[in-house]
Amino acid sequence: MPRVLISDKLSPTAVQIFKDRGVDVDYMPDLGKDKEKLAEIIGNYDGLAIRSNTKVTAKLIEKAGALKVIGRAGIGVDNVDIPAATAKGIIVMNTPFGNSITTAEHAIAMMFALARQIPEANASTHEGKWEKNRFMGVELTSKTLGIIGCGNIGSIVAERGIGLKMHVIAFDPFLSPERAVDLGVEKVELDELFRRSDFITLHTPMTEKTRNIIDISALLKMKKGVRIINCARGGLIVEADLKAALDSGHVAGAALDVFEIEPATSHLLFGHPNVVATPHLGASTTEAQENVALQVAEQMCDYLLKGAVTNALNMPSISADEAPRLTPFVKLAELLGSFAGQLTETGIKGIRLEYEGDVSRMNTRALTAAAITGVLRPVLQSVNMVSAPAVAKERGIAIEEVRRDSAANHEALIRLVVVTERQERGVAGTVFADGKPRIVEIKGIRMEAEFGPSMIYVTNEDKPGFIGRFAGLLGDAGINIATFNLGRHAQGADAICLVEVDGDVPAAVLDEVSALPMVRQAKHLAF
Ligand SMILES: NC(=O)C1=CN([C@@H]2O[C@H](COP(=O)(O)OP(=O)(O)OC[C@H]3O[C@@H](n4cnc5c(N)ncnc54)[C@H](O)[C@@H]3O)[C@@H](O)[C@H]2O)C=CC1
Ligand SMILES: O=C(O)C(=O)COP(=O)(O)O
Repeated sequence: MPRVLISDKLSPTAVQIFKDRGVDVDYMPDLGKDKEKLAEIIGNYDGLAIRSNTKVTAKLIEKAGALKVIGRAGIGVDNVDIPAATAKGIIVMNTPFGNSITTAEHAIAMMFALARQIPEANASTHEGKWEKNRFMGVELTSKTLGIIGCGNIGSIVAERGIGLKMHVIAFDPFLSPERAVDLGVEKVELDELFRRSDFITLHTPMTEKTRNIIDISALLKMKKGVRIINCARGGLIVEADLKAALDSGHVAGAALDVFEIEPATSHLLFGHPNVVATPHLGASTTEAQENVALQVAEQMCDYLLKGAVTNALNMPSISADEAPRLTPFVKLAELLGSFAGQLTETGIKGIRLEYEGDVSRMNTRALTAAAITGVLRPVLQSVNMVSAPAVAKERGIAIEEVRRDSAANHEALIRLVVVTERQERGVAGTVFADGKPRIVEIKGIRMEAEFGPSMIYVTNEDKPGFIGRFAGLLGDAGINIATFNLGRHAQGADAICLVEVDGDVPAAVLDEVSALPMVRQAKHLAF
């Protein structure tokens, strides 16, 4: 039974789903804060479910020997070292929509809080001061709201802003002009957004491009009296620069839900009269937490129990519906890769996947990932479908996919061609109605063979006498032949023999096979 650890606070719904679906679950909501303890026990788990408190560093991943999936119950994954997870073959998935409305609402709430100084007025009134003349607000109607990052959350903020009769402008390099028109927002460049906005709200992920997007030079481009809202990530704003701009009065107010270092228990902006602060509450509503807990638990169970992949950041999706149909072809792709990988002794320049017939309409990204895994596994034991494409890229192996609507002799065919300095070697296979993968072609030679755990691959000249001598040699060595498959280009031309044997094949026996007069190559293959 797979084991999952939940190391941040999640709705009990998640725990229940894991249990109901037959996944062992340990719920330790405060463990995210305790790096050492987490590192001590992470090796026992197949899955890790987190929010933003748990930092999944390369160091932690090193200790996570059995980990297959990290599920982020939320959106931002900047607390996960995705390249390190990918390198170890661990899927990282999030729940991209579960808390977006809630977070957008928090941004709007923060905008109102700033415009009417609600937190300060609230505190003063509770103190019995009745400072009616101290708090003078600004109206939102007709003001310009500048949205930086107009994705899921930014778009919801835009709709709400328009509902409040604001003029909404947005900077987002990936926002299409059509989408901007649909949303009713004006797409602008960043400097123009800075120049024109009365309120600026941030909704980009934290990346190397967006880090410090609001620094002193950006602040100086803004209108005097601008108000800034950040419900995305702390590192988007240079906090010291913001403080200077608030102190000088250039920025009239800032509402911050997120901080460069969290948890933020002391901060240079705490106590500032024009700063509204909340402790990363953007996603904290009952509704959003139910959504993300349910989604992350279902997604992690689907992966651990069925191999279905949803919302992964480092692996193509495989839906629960397609997983049963895809699985035998995933297996076939990996076996073909393994076959070609074991036969390849020189540096690989490229891998070409040709998908013909039914399989060309399947999820070929997943199949390609499986095929690359098979090719690389003989040299890199730990590679899997998650890490293989990245590893291939890192090694300069060009990956090509070709799709053809129909296959010559089969309903579905996958041909894998490994390109090296010296040659191209192709091997093709299919899955029969029994769900078993079969090899149907090697180097253009047709044959039909099942994959067995231990096989001998021989290329030879098609001449009488070879089969008898080869079989005799195996018999003399006490090696039992399970299946025997032959194919050739033409009479007397190149031929291939693929034999499944029971048990291992000593190197000395292979040497003897290789020494037979008509043999060009003999190799032991293990699947
Ligand atoms: N405070 C909180 O509790 C929460 C914070 N978040 C944060 O909000 C972020 C955004 O979430 P979503 O809208 O769901 O993500 P999303 O991926 O749907 O949207 C992000 C948008 O930012 C844009 N973008 C990327 N680089 C940009 C750049 N350099 N300049 C301008 N725009 C850029 C993208 O094109 C995309 O449209 C998350 O990454 C997360 O960090 C999310 C949920 C809760
Ligand atoms: O989903 C996100 O990106 C968030 O920032 C929410 O964070 P949290 O789950 O509340 O720690």
